[in-house]
Amino acid sequence: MQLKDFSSHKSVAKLASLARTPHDLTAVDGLTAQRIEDYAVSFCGFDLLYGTQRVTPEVIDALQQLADEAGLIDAFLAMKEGEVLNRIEGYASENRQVLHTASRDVFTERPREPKAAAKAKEQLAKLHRFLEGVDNGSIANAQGHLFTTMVQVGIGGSDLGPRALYLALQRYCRPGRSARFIANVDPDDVAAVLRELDLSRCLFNVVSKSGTTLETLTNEQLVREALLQAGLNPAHHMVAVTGEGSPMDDATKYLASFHMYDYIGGRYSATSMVGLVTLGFALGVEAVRALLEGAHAVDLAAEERDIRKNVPLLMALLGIWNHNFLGHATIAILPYSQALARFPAHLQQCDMESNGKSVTRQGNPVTWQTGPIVWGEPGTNGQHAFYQLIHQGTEIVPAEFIGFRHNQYGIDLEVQGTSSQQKLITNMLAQSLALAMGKDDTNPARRFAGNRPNLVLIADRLTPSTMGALLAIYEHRIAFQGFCWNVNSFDQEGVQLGKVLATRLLGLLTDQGQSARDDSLEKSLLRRSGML
Ligand SMILES: O=P(O)(O)OC[C@H]1O[C@](O)(CO)[C@@H](O)[C@@H]1O
Repeated sequence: MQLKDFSSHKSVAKLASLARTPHDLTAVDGLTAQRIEDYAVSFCGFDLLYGTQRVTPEVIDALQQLADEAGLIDAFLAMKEGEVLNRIEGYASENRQVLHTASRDVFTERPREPKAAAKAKEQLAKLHRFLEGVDNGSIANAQGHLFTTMVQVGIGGSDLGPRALYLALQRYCRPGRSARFIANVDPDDVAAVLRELDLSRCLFNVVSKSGTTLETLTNEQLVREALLQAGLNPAHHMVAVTGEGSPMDDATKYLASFHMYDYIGGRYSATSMVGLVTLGFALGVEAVRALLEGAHAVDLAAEERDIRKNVPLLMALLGIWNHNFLGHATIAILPYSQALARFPAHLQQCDMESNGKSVTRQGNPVTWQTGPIVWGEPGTNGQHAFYQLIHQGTEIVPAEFIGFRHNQYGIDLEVQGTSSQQKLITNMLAQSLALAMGKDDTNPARRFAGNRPNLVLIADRLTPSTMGALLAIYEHRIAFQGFCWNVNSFDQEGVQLGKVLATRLLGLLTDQGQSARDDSLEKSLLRRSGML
């Protein structure tokens, strides 16, 4: 699969010319009832409303042309079929397949990549056996008591996705079960979590694909020490998820070990054992199945070539329109759902670690913008915090609103004639309109310029299956954009340098600086910071 440079596509010149006069959402008839109808699509349980983007049918046609010229669907199919897409041609690189979709391609007789799907099924079967033991008490603590809490110890992709999904679905926890997370090497993160728990009823799930991550290995030791101090045998309280053959792949140290594979990137690993062990413990196997089904449905639907019918592809191209052609550097993910509180943080890693790149798949410098800055917080809280800048600041921030028609717990009350859920979602829709249309005023401080592009993704209720679909929509949006920019979205060389320098500084602390000259940069920095 040979992807071409973004700037080489004919549609790019066409889009650049269209971007000189983008659709004016503030004009009379700029945003009408008909426009809301025309720019809407239903997809795997979600409705995407994008009439509040600065697009016309001509722009959508040109974006379709870009998708076709850049071969986005062919690249997506090649990815799912196991082509080695995690590589930089002619240079040392990871040289791996990209098969996170295989972790949920477990429902059909003819999966896209049979070997990876078979391994996913094998791990799922192992997880089911383990959870059966935890349920029936054959796996229990020394006193024969059932485990109640699973604490996931991991960082980056081994934390953010699983944590975001757990928080999103916490409402569906099995009675008496819960999960907690430890990520940061800050010792206070561990201490704050452990002090609230009865360690004798906890399972610790240490998750690291590489099995070498400093933060996770350090936190594992802190947990082992805490267990020993509580008179507990760590081997009876700890499970592991790691890459096959990694330094952590040692069954003797753990009650159970699960594998993930080198063809699943950390930030795409939430539907592999990296996420499913803790989710399975807390929510049960039925919820895990529904989550995978939701994601798998999107994996299939995202093969559609017509951008008007394929939500992840359309969102990818709308993002490119805003970023590369209208020049907006950042996007805000604004879920109107408290359960999705950590979903923006997960997307931040997924998107920025994937597409924060400056060289092409051929190793040449890019001459176009790649990944945007991604950030966000739940509404309506954000409205009372940073929305001022989104409405009236000098930086235009395309916004993506995510909401649900019904709440999860079914507990709500009408106050002043409307329920809280109605207040929540009408606020979301009102923000979408306000950003798009703006408002004129004789007082300049009260003027809203409008034309701030945004979209709304709305579904019935946040359930395991909806969550799986939402996760996959964003994963594929990010991959489609990476293909279009011709970058390798599946490596993360940019995180290495800081790790190397941290190791060097730690070395100076352990030998009291003996290995470096007194006037060395590192020693001066440590001394001036009061660390040496
Ligand atoms: O699962 P591991 O190997 O501990 O890695 C954790 C995270 O560290 C990173 O490699 C970045 O430092 C991420 O890509 C990854 O999700």
